[in-house]
Amino acid sequence: MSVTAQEVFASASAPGAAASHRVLDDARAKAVAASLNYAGGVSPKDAWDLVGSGVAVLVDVRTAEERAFVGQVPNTLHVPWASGTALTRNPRFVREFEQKVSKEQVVLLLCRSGKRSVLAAEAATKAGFNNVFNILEGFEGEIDAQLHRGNSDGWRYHGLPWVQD
Ligand SMILES: O=S(=O)([O-])[S-]
Repeated sequence: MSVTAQEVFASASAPGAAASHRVLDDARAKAVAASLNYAGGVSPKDAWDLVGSGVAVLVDVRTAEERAFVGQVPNTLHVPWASGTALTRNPRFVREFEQKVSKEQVVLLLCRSGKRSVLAAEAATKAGFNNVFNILEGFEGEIDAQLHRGNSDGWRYHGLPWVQD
């Protein structure tokens, strides 16, 4: 069964436009203060709210295999930043990104733990996309001392919707 953010928000109270814009404005202000080369970072929960209220689209930049076998947020776009287990850089990333989203859209990038998505956000921003945000913590979260992910952060840790093939 697949559930979209829009469906969830149709039956729940969607956050107002003002709240959505406050989240994005805060992220932009922090990005400026930290001299980031992209619009900023948002939490997984804020990302889900922004997608659900139609303010933003989510682009997963992980590999096709990660999406299929680890799991993915339902009904999201996919533009891999890299491919294979060696994470070989996708030389067509910007071209593929341009085909999926417009420069006017607010775009939220998701990867495993929030590092690849920063690189992707920087590349997209350099190509003229000024509304590209990183989803902090990523889908799986940061690796811990036991070499496990997902015990303290990440999309799945926060109990947000996801599906698996
Ligand atoms: O996707 S990643 O940030 O773990 S390299």
